[in-house]
Amino acid sequence: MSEARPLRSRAWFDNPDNIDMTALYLERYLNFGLSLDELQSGRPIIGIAQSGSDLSPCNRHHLVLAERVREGIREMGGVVLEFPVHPIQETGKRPTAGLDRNLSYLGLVEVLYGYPLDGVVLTIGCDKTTPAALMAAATVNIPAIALSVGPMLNGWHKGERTGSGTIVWKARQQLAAGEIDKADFIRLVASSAPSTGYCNTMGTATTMNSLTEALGMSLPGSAAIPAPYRDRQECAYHSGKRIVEMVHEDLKPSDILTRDAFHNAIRVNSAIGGSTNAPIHLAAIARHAGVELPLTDWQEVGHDVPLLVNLQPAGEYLGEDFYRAGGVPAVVSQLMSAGLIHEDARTVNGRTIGDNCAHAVIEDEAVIRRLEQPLRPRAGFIVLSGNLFNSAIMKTSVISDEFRARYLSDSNDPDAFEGPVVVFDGPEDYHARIDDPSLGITARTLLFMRGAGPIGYPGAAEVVNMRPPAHLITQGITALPCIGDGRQSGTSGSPSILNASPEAAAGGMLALLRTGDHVRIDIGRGTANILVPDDEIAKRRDALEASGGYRYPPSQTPWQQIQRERVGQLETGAILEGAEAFQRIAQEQGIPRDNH
Ligand SMILES: CC[C@@](C)(O)[C@@H](O)C(=O)O
Repeated sequence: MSEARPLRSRAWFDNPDNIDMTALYLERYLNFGLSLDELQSGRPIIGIAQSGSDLSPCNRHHLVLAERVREGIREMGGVVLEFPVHPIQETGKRPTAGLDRNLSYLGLVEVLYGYPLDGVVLTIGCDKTTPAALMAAATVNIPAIALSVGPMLNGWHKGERTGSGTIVWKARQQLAAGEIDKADFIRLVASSAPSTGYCNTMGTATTMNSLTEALGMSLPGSAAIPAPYRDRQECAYHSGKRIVEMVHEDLKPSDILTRDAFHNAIRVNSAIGGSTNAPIHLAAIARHAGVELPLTDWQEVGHDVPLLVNLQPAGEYLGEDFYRAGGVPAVVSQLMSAGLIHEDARTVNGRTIGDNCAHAVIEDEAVIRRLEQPLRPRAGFIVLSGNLFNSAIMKTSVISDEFRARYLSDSNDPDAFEGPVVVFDGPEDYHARIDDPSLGITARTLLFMRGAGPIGYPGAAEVVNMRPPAHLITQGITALPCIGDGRQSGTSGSPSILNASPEAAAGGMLALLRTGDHVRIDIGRGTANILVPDDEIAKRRDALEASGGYRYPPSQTPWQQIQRERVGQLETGAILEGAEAFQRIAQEQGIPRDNH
């Protein structure tokens, strides 16, 4: 292995042209026991971007895994500098963890660029920790390998698998219908979290960790390993070893994050029944990597891909089953056999995804189906547009037979449905009124959630999946069409139409919708329209503008305010607009100026 270019860390620790500063940079890194020999011998300095903490239970196991990462780095001659990244715990952060992805991104960019790091191990896991890390690695463009923390073990309750998140939405219905009491509710939900790790369902975390592997940014076969398994420790060790080699090879995110790699990830997302948050995060990563990835690619490239993975919420099983059945490589190899994978895309191990997955086999066909026997023949997202919004997505793999029979069975137009709407302004409004009989909600009602987008909430909350009122649940109606400008948990089986852009708070048409209006959704044509005459809409818009526009709660923290001023819409990744102008910083900007 030859060194492709001088290590950037030498500009800090071994710069004969600027001994004044070299001394200052060295002395403080010696103070905890590192030696001159280590810092000046041309060894790569490798960061471990530590996302685990007590505030981040999903990623907390990285505190343990980091020991094995260190051993791998050391063994290959690297020097380790571990540092904390801003915590993002999806189920802990209020008002929403969606607010923190861009903050974590900004922080990590500053660290990766401003400190003496030649490469980095990105410790990923909970939903937004993954895109935040990949966005930053793409922006700075130093060698980077992602290490997933892995999902929790399977949850069980009375002999049945209880999956993270998915069981919460089900149990909320049971509680509302009076089938369980509050203590049962908590017991049932807690049963889904039996160990360290992130959601054991195909929620956003397993999705994003799987897509990271599909993008080529983590070792093949690594995404699905449950957090407590010994294999996870081994993977940590191999990731540590490999990042040192990557630095010597100068293998950077820009060599891996190509348009082909993103298209591979989109197809894998369809096959695994991945989260509706994936288009947002992939768009964000792509924009920071300088790759064109319009939302329409999700339908064009991903819709006709079959559902192969039988994991909740689209299926039955959980994370341990996915790993035992072969994980991402088994899925990729199936897709390869239909020509659905760009096999030449490079990955962090230096080989192509085609080479990595060519011989992967399915170990359990109940969990990962063969291409010839999919759970559904077409499982990707559809992208809708119309006078209600420029774009919104719908995850077709969670449209149940019951939902299809009720809404998509009109013999004249089997892909369309229309009905009166009930509009909620934020989740508080929904929780307060969903069971209010005066709303007159029936099985034909469409539920709308607005004020939940990147500006309105701020950060975009996971609140579009709304349960029907209790009186409908007791009649067996467990899902009404839900539409909104917010997000929804990847663990939700609700066939919602979500991520609507522009949101009400950004002047979107949703702000003009009123309870009682009729809306028509045509899934076949990909349209969503409010059936209200144009002159009435114009009147409403004038009135809204005269009243100062759509109202949402004021910012409570400086970051909420800053993010609101800069953030884009979900359709284009909800990144800080303008930040994407800074690309490949390590190459384009060189080494930052000295600090003294
Ligand atoms: C329960 C909430 C999560 C963590 O499941 C959700 O954020 C997701 O998967 O999208």
